[in-house]
Amino acid sequence: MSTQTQIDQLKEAAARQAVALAQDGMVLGLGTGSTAAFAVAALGERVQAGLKIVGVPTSERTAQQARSLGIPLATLEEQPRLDLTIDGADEVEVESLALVKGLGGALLREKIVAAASTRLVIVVDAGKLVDRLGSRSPLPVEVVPFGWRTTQTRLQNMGLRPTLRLGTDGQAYLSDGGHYILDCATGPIADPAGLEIALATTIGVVESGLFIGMASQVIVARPEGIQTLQAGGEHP
Ligand SMILES: O=C(CO)[C@H](O)[C@H](O)COP(=O)(O)O
Repeated sequence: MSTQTQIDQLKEAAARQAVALAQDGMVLGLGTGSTAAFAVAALGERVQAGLKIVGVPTSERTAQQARSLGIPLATLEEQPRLDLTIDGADEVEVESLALVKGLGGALLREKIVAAASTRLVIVVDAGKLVDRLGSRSPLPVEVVPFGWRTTQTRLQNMGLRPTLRLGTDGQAYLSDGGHYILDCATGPIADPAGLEIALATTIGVVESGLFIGMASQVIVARPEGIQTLQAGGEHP
C-alpha cells in the first residue's frame, strides 16, 4: 500500500470520528479540502441513514459534494448560528491550536463559517502538527484583485515573501469570492495574533489564513491511532 493511501485511510478514520459528533437537529459547517471531503462523505452516509442535520458549505466544491450525497444545505443568512463545523487545516500549532488554513483556497468562507460556529473541530494527519505556525506551509492571504501588486508590496514590507497563486490554467487563481490569493512564505511566526491583526489592517487584504483561538478540538490521524487535542490540553 502506498504511503498516500495509508494517510488517506487514517484521515478518513479521523474524519469519521469528527462526524460522530453530529446529532439530530444540528446546523453543521462543512469544511473544504481533501480531509473535509472525507468528513462530508461520512456525513452523507449518516444522512442517508436518517440523521437530520442542515449543512452550511464553505465552498462551491463542498456544496456540490454535499448536494450529490443528499445533505440538506442552507446559507448563513438562513442559519446564522452553527452548532459545529468540521474542517481541515494546513498547520496546527500544538500548544495553542492556532491554525494556518487556505491552501485549498476557501479561507475566507471557512473563517466566516468558523466564526459563526459554537465549535470548530479540525481533522488533520500528524504531518500538519507544528511547534510554530509558518514552519511547513506558506500563509495564504486573500486579496482584492484591484491593485494586488501594491498589496503584495505592502506584505513584502512587513517581511513576508508573497507569491501570487496560479490556477491550473496558469492564470491567477480566483477564490469563490472572486479574490486573488498571495501565498506568503513567513518562516516560523513568533506572534501569530499580532500578524493576524497587522494583516487585517493592511489595505487590499480581504482575510488571512491565520485562525487564532478558533479551534475547540483537533482530531489527529496518526499511524498508531487517533489522538484528540483539546483547546487547553490533550483529551484522554
Ligand atoms: O483550508 C483549507 C481549504 O481552504 C483546507 O482545510 C486545508 O487546505 C487542508 O486541506 P487538506 O485536507 O486537503 O490537506
